[in-house]
Amino acid sequence: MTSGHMIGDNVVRKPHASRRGIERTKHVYVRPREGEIMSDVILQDDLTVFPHSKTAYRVQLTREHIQYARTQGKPRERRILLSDVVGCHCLRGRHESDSAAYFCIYAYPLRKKVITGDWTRHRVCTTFRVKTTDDHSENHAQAERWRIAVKCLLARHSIGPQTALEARLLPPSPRLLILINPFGGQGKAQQIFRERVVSMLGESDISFNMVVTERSGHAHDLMRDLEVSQWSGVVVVSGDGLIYEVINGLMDRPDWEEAIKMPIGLIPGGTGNALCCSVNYLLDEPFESADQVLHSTFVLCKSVVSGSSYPMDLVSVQTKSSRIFSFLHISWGFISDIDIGSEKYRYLGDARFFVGLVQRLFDLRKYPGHVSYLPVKGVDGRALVHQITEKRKQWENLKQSLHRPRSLSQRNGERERLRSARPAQFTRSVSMMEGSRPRNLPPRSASVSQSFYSDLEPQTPGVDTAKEAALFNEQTDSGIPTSERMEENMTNGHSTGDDLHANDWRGDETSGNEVFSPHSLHAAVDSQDALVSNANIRPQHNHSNGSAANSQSGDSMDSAIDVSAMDLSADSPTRAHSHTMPNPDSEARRHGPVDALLPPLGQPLPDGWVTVEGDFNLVMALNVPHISTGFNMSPASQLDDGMMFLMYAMNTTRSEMSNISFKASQGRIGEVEQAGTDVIAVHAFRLEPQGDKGLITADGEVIEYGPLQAQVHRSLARVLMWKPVEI
Ligand SMILES: Nc1ncnc2c1ncn2[C@@H]1O[C@H](COP(=O)(O)OP(=O)(O)OP(=O)(O)O)[C@@H](O)[C@H]1O
Repeated sequence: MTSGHMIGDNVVRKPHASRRGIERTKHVYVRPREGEIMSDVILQDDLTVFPHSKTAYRVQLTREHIQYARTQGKPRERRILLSDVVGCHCLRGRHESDSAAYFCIYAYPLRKKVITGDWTRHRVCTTFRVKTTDDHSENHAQAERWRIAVKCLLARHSIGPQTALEARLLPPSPRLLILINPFGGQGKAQQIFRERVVSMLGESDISFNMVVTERSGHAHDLMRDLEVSQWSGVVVVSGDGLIYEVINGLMDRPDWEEAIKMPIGLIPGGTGNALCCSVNYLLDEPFESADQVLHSTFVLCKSVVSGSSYPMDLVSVQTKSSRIFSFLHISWGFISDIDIGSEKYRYLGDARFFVGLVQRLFDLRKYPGHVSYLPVKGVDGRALVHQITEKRKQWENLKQSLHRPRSLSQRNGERERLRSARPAQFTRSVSMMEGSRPRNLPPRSASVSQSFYSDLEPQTPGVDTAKEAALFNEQTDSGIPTSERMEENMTNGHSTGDDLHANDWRGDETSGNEVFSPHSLHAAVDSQDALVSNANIRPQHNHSNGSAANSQSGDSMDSAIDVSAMDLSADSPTRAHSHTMPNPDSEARRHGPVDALLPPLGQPLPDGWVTVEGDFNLVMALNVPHISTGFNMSPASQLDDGMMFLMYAMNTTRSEMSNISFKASQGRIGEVEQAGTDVIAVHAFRLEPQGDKGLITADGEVIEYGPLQAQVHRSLARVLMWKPVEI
């Protein structure tokens, strides 16, 4: 143990040149700076920052940040906020003669773009050089302590200046099941994952198994049979359709109550990505104008690394012949017509909704029927939406008014100003989050450490790691190069104990050998490609699987809406919207919580319910803020508020409806105060359409047209999402 790391008593090490010109340290007393409490500093060393090996910096690690300032000359303090950091790796120089050790901090801070003024994350990789002695193993041990301390803080472990920093403190290595829909959105989900997501997962030391879905319903079946306790979470690289399958697959199990707690991670790979947008919006990640994949991957990695997940309400939806679980919205009329009508424009990405919207505005339809609801007492839905819309506007203005910071410390100052001005909607209690660690995974072995930095290709545009690649080598305790060990693992067909895990690329957690490497990564991804092409998978649709409800809805659509215009053909390489709904006669239908607020469909509603009758243009019950990337229809929705916002518009004109759509696209739905429209916070609702012509969708998927009722079940599911402790 090097005493220089025990700085609670303000004794720290200071470098000085020995007679032989080698950096050495001696113990000196360092006076705390004004306002600084020394006991907050967990680690402190005098190090250099790669590639500059001459300028020494005093580097301090606190619970909030890594701070470093020059020890001599003009003080220039820099900070890396731990809330921006996803991981830390140890490195070794490529040359044998280089006895220094390195540790690298991977951070994704926010910065303001010069031209657009938008805030967006970008990758900053800071490498510190440890060279206290000529003995590499000593330097490495010191770098390793930094890595352990940073990783423990990221995992929210309580460590202090007196903690002995040993590898046994490291949290167990998380493992994710990644589901990729090759036909989601514009068909780029695999590419997005390989090119954009994998590198950050590596930086965060998150291992994964990847499954490319082979057909509609595949994810549902997987989730129904999965050994959930083995996983830290399931990540969906697709749109909301695959999330819908995952949720309903988990709810189709006899052990649904436990299974549905498996946290779900989100990487946008579809066209709408409503849940992903809602999560980013609630975390105030600037995703709309910025790089959605980068921001979502950051949220995912932070969540997994910190062991956080967040509860999400699910809505139990009963139709005449089935029961499903919805997480986004149930929609009747205008929005369903747009969603399904714009399927044929899928190649346009999320712009398809705009095209669909214009079409539907020209052909505005009315749907006669009844809408009944059980209001949430004491919550004025419209007022709440209005209030949140106003706050959001002020907040956006404030963000725009902040100057572009010229230095890192200025940037951090601006961020802190932003943080303190955040609307209350974003300042939820972090205590809502629970650990999402895999239950059965062994802790990381003490001998596991190290880095893969040296072999990584440049990962983010503008960041050139090639220079560093030429200089660093991965460092292992076992002495066996990572690539060799990985090769061994791959050729041995090493898997984690399930066929599903054929693409596991971390290998044996228990062996103590670190097998994560870019080699393994590419091997895994390549083998997946082979798997896909060998299987000659073509888009398949689940008509045969579809319930009676689905075929019924298809029939009724035939007469109601121009089906040819909607292109719901089974040959479409996208989807046919006939979902793996539980068969009404099957056991599965009986799973899930009891809908205590709902009498059987067709029976009268109890006291306390309100019924509205009329010609509806739009009816929506929203569980989350966004219905697609650009449309924030329900800004007041929280994931776990235990209510839905029921929104309806009756007898609206074309211009009124375009006003509603415009306001929604601006996130200002709270400004709509037209007669015939309302927003109500509800626990449950019932729709009773007259006639059999129209579309009802749950989370964008067509469900049986006819009477339907639904009830919110609070905090049933969990989402991998993360908030910094300080907000
Ligand atoms: N290999 C596959 N072949 C055909 N369909 C698939 C396959 N894998 C998944 N599906 C189906 O594709 C449908 C669409 O996927 P998803 O919703 O994820 O993308 P999207 O529709 O582009 O996104 P969004 O719902 O956000 O608009 C899902 O309903 C899913 O059941």
